[in-house]
Amino acid sequence: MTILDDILKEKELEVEKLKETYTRQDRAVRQVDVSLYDTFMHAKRMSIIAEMKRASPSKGLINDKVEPAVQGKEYEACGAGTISVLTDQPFFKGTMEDLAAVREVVNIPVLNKDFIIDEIQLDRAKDYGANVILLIAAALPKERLKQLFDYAKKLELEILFEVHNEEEMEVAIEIGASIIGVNNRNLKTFEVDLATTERLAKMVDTKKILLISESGIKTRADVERVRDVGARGILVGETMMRSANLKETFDDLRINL
Ligand SMILES: O=C(O)c1ccccc1NCC(=O)[C@H](O)[C@H](O)COP(=O)(O)O
Repeated sequence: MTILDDILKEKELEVEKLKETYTRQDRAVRQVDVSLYDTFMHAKRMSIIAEMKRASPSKGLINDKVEPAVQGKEYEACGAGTISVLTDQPFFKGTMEDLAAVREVVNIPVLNKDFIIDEIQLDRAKDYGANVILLIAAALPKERLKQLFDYAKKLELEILFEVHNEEEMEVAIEIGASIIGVNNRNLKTFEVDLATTERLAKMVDTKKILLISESGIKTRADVERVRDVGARGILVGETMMRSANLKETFDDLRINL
C-alpha cells in the first residue's frame, strides 16, 4: 500500500458520505469568471499557483497558523496567478471552508486541490467557488479520468491534469488536457526530482498546452530550470507556507519567460 492508495481509500469513504448528505447549492459562494489557461498563456513572467497547505504526508505539519482569507489576499497582492487550496482533511488538514474563504476575497482563479474520484466532488468544487480542479492520472483508469474531465468541462471548471511519468503524459494528451501539471514528487515514494519536468516537457507542444511544474520548487534556479524546458507556471506549496516574507519569495520566483 502506498500513501496514494491510503488517500484514495479515504476518499471513497468521503464520497460515500457526501452522496448521502450533500445537495447541490448552485452558486452558493461568490463566483468569479476568470481563466487560468488564458492568463498564464498570456503572461510575460512565470505564473505562480500559490498553495494553501497546512500539512502533508511527506512533511507533516507545515503551518497550522495560516488564516486562508488573509494568506489568500496576500498571495494575490504579491502576484499569484492562481491560489491552490488543499481541501483534504485527514492528510493535509484542509477544508472546503478554506476554499470558500479564499474565493470570497480574491479575484484570481482558485484551484480545488483534492483527490477527485467522483462527480459529486466536482459539483461541490463548483458550489464552493472553484475555477479549477485537479485530476491525478495515477489515481484512476483512463476511462474514468475522461468521464470526470468531461463532467468538469460541463460545469465550466478548468482541469489541471497531473502526471508524473511518460505513460501518464500519454493519457493526458489523449484525453485532450490543455493544462498539464508535471508533479516532480513521486506520490508513492515522496521522492522529488525536477528532472521529471525536464523529461516530460519534451512530450508536449508548449505553445498550445500550458505546462505547469509542481512540487519541490524553492529557488530562482529551480524556476529557471523548468522555464527553460517550457513551463509557464509553477505550483508552490511548502516554500510559500514557510515564507517569512511572501513579497520577496514571489519576486524571487516570478522570473521573466
Ligand atoms: O506533498 C505531499 O506530501 C503529498 C503526498 C501525497 C500526495 C500529494 C502530496 N502533495 C500534493 C502536491 O502535489 C503538493 O502539495 C504541491 O505540488 C506543492 O508541493 P510543494 O511545493 O513541494 O509543497
